[in-house]
Amino acid sequence: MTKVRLGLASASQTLCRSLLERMPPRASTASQPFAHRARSSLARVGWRRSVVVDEDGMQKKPLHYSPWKGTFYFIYNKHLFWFRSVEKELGIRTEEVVTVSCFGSPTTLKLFFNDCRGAYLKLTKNKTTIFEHRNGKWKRTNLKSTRPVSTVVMNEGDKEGLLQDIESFLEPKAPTWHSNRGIPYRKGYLLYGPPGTGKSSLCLSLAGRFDLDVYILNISAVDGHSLGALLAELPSRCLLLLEDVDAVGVAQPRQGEMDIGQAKEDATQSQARSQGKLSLSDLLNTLDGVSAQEGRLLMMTTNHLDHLDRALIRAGRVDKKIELPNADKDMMFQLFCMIFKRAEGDILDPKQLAQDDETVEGFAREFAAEVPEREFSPAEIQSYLVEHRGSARVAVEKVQEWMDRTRAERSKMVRADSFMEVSQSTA
Ligand SMILES: Nc1ncnc2c1ncn2[C@@H]1O[C@H](COP(=O)(O)OP(=O)(O)OP(=O)(O)O)[C@@H](O)[C@H]1O
Repeated sequence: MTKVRLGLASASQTLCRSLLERMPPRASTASQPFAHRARSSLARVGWRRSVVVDEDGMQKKPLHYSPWKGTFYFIYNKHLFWFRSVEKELGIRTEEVVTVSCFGSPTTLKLFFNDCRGAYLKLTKNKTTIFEHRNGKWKRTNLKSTRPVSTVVMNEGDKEGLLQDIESFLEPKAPTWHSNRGIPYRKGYLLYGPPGTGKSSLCLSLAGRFDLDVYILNISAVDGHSLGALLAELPSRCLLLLEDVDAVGVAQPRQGEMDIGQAKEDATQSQARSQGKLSLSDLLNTLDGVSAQEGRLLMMTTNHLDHLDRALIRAGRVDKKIELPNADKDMMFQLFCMIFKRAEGDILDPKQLAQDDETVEGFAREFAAEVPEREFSPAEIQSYLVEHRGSARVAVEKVQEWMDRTRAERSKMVRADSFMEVSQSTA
């Protein structure tokens, strides 16, 4: 009899991990015929943002059923298999332990899992899998359609350089090349710029392009100990995303404040630790430490490059720093064309006027001429253009009105922020 246990960390789990690296057991076993005969089922609401259109044309969260608690028998390739699910108490929480067993050689079981893996890969084709951490464990939280890198508008030279760099990092000979030279096989990038300039979008689209799963680390929800455990759990090929990395510890001393800064820094580090927050030194030690996986691609993002400690972004930890700024004329032109040019497979909105590419480009030039460079983020521009996607002409005609409105909203928010600051300092 051969059996493989899934769920809790164990030797057998390690054994089948390579088979299952991309395949959570439930997703694959749920598609087996026995899953439909199970008397007891675990019903779960689908991916957080997934929707399905039902008979009434309503979009609702889909329900998924998979066998739950008990033993279920099924035949696969003329062999008898059984799937056993038990609930194990782990202090205040419980965890499911799943065992799949069969009579026959390990090859039978391997064939079964390969089949499941194939089904899972089909399910995730052209999708990017996102993991986030909950209670110190990585959980798959989302499956997003892969976003083409071409839809992220940025400096073309930077984009091309990044793509080539990652491609050569991930090529099969790269691990040996690095180890022969004693160089850690890791890559780190820092993307910086104002909000809404495409930092997260770029990370996700790169993950899709290179077929990497994304692990999002929420810095404010971990301490040094849990960070170490989480990094040790990363697979050997993945993209680790640290968003808003300036949130680590407390504000870091800037350059020029460095002499008085050391004492201050020590204080802030121990303050961060005592508050159970991740301190900068914990982050640095863990990123460089033995538990840090070889082969991982680290992407850090920040809106405040000047708030980051130099140690965090020194060469070796961060190989490239890429700025994603507010839109210049060329970016505006590209964003405009992206919204108004017909794309393959587009279903034309009845309200949308069909326009040839040349006409759209003419409007795009007019639009870019109207909007000052570096004042508005690509996110702001995109959202305005989407609002007017029915007519490129109207989008150009109303742009001044939109800029005035956006500026007025901004100054209102600045006034509200300073009022809050004054109230807090007088409280
Ligand atoms: N350079 C860009 N090219 C194309 N779309 C963009 C770009 N920048 C922003 N967007 C659009 O704006 C939205 C927000 O972008 P995103 O979350 O990537 O920005 P961000 O820089 O990560 O923001 P933040 O710093 O606030 O986290 C997304 O819907 C994205 O499609």
